[in-house]
Amino acid sequence: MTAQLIDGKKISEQILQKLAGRVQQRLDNQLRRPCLAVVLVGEDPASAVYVRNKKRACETIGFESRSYELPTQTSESELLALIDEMNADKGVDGILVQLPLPKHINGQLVLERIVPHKDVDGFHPYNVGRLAVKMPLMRPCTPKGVMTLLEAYQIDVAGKKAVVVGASNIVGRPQALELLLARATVTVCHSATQNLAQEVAAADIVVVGVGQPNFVEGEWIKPGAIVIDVGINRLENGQLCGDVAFANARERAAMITPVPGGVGPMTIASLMENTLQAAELHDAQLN
Ligand SMILES: Nc1nc2c(c(=O)[nH]1)N[C@@H](CN(C=O)c1ccc(C(=O)N[C@@H](CCC(=O)O)C(=O)O)cc1)CN2
Repeated sequence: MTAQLIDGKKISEQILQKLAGRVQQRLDNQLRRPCLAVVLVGEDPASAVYVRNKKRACETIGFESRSYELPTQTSESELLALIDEMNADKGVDGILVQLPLPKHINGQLVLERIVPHKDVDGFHPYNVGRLAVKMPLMRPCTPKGVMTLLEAYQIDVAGKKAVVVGASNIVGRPQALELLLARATVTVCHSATQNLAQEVAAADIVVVGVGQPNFVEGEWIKPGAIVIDVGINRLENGQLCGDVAFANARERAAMITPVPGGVGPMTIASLMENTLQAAELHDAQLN
């Protein structure tokens, strides 16, 4: 069996097109363009690419985008003061601080400083907690993008055995909550998991986000499983690859996401959806 590819690039473009239409409707109804403020601290080249792609997505669909590119030596208190300013700014709907932050800044403190209704990354404990109690508000972008992809390909999650490999705050933990909300039976694997291969082999749906090339071997995949690869690793030859040994996994899975062109573009599409949602919440507060 050779798995069907799940085309995140195509689905993300469809989402952006729909969002552009909704922005035009807002303008026709004399409402503001949604505004996303993005903060980048330091000079990590990959982060610079992601921030650029976020700005480009804003431009494509007609959002206002503001960007703050701060030097590596920016202090924690300077960054917190900028967030306070943006929290209070009625023209800003969504605030995003690109991760990772330089080591001298406490990332958790920074993320918790963003007011939850402007937290378009969905990383504030309030938003993670809402997802945990089945009342999602701002949903973390990558796991939300994965759920949108599963829905777009009519993959029924309810009652399926889903295995999430990786327990990070950005991907694994919220992904497990999303799958649980969709009524999958969820297992989360992490660095202390014993017999990872056996856990993965039992999965109808496997979502992998650990940041290590070829971490999940193709032979572990159950024949006919759905494989979602969230990893984005840049190899020495400059090529991108995921966390799953793609060629071998593709021979066993029913459907699989490629890297690039799978989950990555969905992260940005979800961010744009969250920003529009934040603008709508904001309209309701202003009126
Ligand atoms: N504040 C945040 N920081 C980070 C997040 C996040 O969601 N919020 N996630 C990642 C990086 N990320 C978004 O910021 C991200 C990563 C990859 C892509 C993407 O579209 N990837 C493309 C390939 C792009 C390339 O050429 O490098 C793909 O997979 O096709 C989008 C967003 C960590 N930080």
